[in-house]
Amino acid sequence: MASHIVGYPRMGPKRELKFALESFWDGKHTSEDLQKVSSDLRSSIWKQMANAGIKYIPSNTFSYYDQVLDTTAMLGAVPERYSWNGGEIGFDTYFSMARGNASVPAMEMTKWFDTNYHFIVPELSPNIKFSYASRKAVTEYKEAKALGVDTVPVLVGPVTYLLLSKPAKGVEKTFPLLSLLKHILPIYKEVIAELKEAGASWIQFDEPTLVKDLDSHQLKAFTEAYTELETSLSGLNVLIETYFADVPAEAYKTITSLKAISGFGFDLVRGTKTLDVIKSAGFPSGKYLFAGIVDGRNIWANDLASSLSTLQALEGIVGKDKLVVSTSSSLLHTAVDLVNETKLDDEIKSWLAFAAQKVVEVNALAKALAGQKDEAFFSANAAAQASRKSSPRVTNPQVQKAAAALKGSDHRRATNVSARLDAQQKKLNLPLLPTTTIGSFPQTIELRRVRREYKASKISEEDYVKTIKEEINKVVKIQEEFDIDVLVHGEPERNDMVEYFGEQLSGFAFTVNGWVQSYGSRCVKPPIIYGDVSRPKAMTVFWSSVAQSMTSRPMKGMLTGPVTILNWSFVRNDQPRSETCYQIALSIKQEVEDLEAAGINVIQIDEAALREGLPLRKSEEAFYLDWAVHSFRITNCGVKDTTQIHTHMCYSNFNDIIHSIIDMDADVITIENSRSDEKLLSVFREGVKYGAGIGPGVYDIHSPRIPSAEEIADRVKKMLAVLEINVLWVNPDCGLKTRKYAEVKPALTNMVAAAKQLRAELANGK
Ligand SMILES: Nc1nc2c(c(=O)[nH]1)N[C@@H](CNc1ccc(C(=O)N[C@@H](CCC(=O)N[C@@H](CCC(=O)N[C@@H](CCC(=O)O)C(=O)O)C(=O)O)C(=O)O)cc1)CN2
Ligand code: MET
Ligand SMILES: [Zn+2]
Repeated sequence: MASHIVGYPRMGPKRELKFALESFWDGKHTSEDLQKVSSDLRSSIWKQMANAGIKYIPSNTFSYYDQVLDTTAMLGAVPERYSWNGGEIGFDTYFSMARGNASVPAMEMTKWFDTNYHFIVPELSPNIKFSYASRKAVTEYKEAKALGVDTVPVLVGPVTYLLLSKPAKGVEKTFPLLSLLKHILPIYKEVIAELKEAGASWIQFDEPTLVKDLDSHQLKAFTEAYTELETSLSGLNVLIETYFADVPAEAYKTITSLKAISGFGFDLVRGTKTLDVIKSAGFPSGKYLFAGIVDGRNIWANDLASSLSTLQALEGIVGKDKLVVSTSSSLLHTAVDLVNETKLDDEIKSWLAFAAQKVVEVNALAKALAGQKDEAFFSANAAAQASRKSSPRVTNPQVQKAAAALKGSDHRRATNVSARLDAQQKKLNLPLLPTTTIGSFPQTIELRRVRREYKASKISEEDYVKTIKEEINKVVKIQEEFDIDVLVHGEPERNDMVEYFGEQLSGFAFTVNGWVQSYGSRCVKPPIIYGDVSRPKAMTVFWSSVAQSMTSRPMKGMLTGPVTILNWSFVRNDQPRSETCYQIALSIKQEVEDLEAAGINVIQIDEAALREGLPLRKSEEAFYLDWAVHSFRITNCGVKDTTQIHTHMCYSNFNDIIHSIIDMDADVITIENSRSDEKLLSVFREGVKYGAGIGPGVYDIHSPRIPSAEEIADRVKKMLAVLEINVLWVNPDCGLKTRKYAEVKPALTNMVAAAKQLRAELANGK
């Protein structure tokens, strides 16, 4: 019985790639240094999988930045502004596309399906000339082969690539991207020919868009693509890999009737209907089923006994020699190696499996199917499963009861938003076009050092508090200098907006090295929610009160909302996500009420990840939005009319869920807008009425570029064309933690200048 891994994390067990990339970008290390770190990582991953007994080991799942950008490089689809002059694409062009350079901004980045991973969005135009411009897939295949490991090279499939692209600037938004299929397939053919030549016997095409709701035109593109590639692919075994949800019946029919394809990979974890589809539609005889039974998106040890029985049932359908045990998705989205977790207790550790452990699980399942069950491994696993089910640490009856009580009923503030805004304005007395920022101020090396030393007990609590107070004071004073209306404390005490809260809530566990790539070299360390969530004590009241005491202006209390804490954590899989979300909502509610009691009149509850958690299929959206929006409302339904509730969201692809956003019933929403060509405003242009306060971001904080006051004023004028003057706020797109003070100071100065200029113009009746 065979085993397969869809893909593997690239950063390394201790984020070796992150540090190598950042040193290279800073000019501290050469490109050879970067390549050396990278090839060492690749080789250790391949050897680890080979030693574990994995049969189908992936290659080309490594990336210096992102696999979609790698595909753009492979196809030579470099936008003109990067002045690439043909030839093999090197680091210069590659990283300029990813990160921008002194003269040209970066390409757009967006979320990879419903994960916290971001990819670089291809920009395509009708007259683009594709060319084979990066041999990375072939080079990596050969590199592994030279190490004695015969791998399955992985490519982003041609249809998924096009469906994730966008028309280049200046090209009609309606330009049919799939019309480029016939132009990219010749490049794929070149790659396939070289891989065959190098000795590959399998090739994997990742086509995760197959799990979305595709129309017949889009589905036809799969038939066209793989029929066109058929001749090139002959002699090769071809795997179409899907993940993150089940493949709808139509799409299943389309791909399983493709002649060129020998195997299909399906997600059996998130794809809850996959089994039914296979059972009812049948499986093409003689083809391989790659059964994604080990979760690529989470850190829980697999329930091996239960998986084994599922696999045995599948064996009955597809045949013994045609079933391959696999992961549900690439392991890119989980942590790397449990071995490096020194601080987790043994009980919790026994419940977990990171990427390295999942490789072992996949192999153990494959061997068990082949009649070579490792009894000791299976019984240790069964014991761990049982301990997790029965552990008193997991259950808190009081929390369960409180959360259960929420479900049936609705939670809303008693007064409507316009009356609340009036009451708040009497108290806050803000000017028209009030200015604010999103929360974080630059995270300096010094700040990170202080937090780290405090955590390691190298500095006293007293010294730590003193340093953070000084930092808050600095941030308060500069905001007063800029003349910002509603201040923030700058979040200097926080490592991350989710991890910080997780660390203070019960039911959460922490890793020391459980990093997951978010974009480029940036990683997050998602907390692990293993039990019922509760709040032992106030989490932010001390720092918010300190900050408020330093100014007479309103200071925003700053919280992360329940949906975002849920979506950016590793979540327990033994109860519905909605239940866990309600529990978190109750804790945040307590915090909101404590902040209010401490005299904080404006409280921001970030829901940055609400959109990202939207299910991939339309039919599941309404249910998610219902509990997600309800959870948010639970946090603040109990505050006074005069307490102003803000929320913030990044990535403005909201037009489809605008009614849910309105239903969150926040007093003010600040929302990303400038980076995505102001798509957001179009929804208001189309007549959606928004009566609450709204601050569409006036400049892109992901870029070091400093916007001028005129440019910002122009942006605000565009907003005024579609939004009422009395609801509009002026703020950046997102928090400033990744920026430097040298950028933040002039940018915010210009932002306030723009707001003042517009107020003056309005006062003069312009
Ligand atoms: N969870 C989450 N998801 C998000 C975002 C976000 O803010 N949070 N923002 C959006 C964009 N994504 C982002 C993801 C990561 C970072 C980021 O800056 N990450 C940092 C790490 C953040 C962090 O937790 N830092 C800690 C820990 C720092 C650290 O590296 N400590 C080392 C110790 C190093 C040493 O001992 O010298 C360690 O713990 O191993 C801190 O600042 O305190 C990084 O990769 O560099 C930014 C944006 C979408 N998704
Ligand atoms: N309050 C947070 C910050 O300003 C919100 C960030 S959303 C990714 O950093
Ligand atoms: Zn944000």
